[in-house]
Amino acid sequence: MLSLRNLVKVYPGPVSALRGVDLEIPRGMFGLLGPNGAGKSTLMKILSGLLEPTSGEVTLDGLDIVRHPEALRPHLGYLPQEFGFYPYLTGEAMLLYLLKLKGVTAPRGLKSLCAELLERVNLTFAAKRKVKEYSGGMRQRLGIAQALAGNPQLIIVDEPTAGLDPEERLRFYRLLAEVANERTVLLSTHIVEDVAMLCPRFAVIRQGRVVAITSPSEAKTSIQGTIFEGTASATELAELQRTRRVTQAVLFEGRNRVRIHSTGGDVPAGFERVTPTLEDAYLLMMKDTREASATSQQPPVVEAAREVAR
Ligand SMILES: Nc1ncnc2c1ncn2[C@@H]1O[C@H](COP(=O)(O)OP(=O)(O)OP(=O)(O)O)[C@@H](O)[C@H]1O
Repeated sequence: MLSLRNLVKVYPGPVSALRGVDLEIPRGMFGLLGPNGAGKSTLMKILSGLLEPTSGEVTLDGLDIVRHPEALRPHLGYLPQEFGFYPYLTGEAMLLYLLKLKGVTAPRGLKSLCAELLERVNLTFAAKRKVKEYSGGMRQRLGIAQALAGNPQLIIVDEPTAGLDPEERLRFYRLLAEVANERTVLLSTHIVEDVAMLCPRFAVIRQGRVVAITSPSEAKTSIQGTIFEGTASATELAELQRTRRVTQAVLFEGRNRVRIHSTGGDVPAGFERVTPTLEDAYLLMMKDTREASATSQQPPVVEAAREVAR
């Protein structure tokens, strides 16, 4: 179990990136979902021992990570947002180099471990190819291979699917799901689909605060019967955005398909009740906490947004 207690990070400026984060993260896959700038990378860096928090406590199975970051190393695999690969090395040479850097030991030798890891992430066929020839998905799989070295109990992945095409993304999801069978995997993302596909539970983070802790099905059930969809012209859409709680507006076959949230059942003509998606639930959580912080001197609190998830 990874436990975070009242975690605060203030950068010089001052910028409050984390404003008191409390989380209990069990084994398996756990998502951390939030918009850009919410504080996800800051949290990931603290959890991986790369950044010191201003205050607060982090423990992994009782081990104090903040006080003893060196004790965490053998238990941690980290795939950062920007991974510095050397493009002219082969995948195999790059991985070998990373394993040496990490100080990984292997009873049958590092070369043999390298081969096992490449096999595990389905890259054996590309072991001798230069990394510059790898696709985005192949690079991410190589990143997971180095994170898996040493069989860590905690793997942290920061925005891993950004820039992957749909097929690569699906393949990467499968790999992450497999990896999470045996350990804790913390997945930070701003992509709702990542969470919908992978995470039995997730936390929503906004402006350095956890605003909800829920599961995809709980979040969708909480708004069952309250989402309506219809078509609108550009003027009608502008009016809806002013007067209604619009969760999504997308162009479909050249027309605006608009989804709105309504609890009273009073909806514009032509709008029909639809099954809620996780995207609807997430966008409502974001709206609610924004509205709460706009009307209050106090920052939005966890309980306020949890109402949405109920
Ligand atoms: N080194 C730094 N110095 C000052 N402010 C910083 C620093 N790093 C991040 N911030 C600020 O802290 C806040 C949280 O940033 P962080 O990168 O953790 O968010 P994020 O959710 O990971 O977003 P993104 O996906 O865009 O990286 C932002 O306002 C950001 O501008």
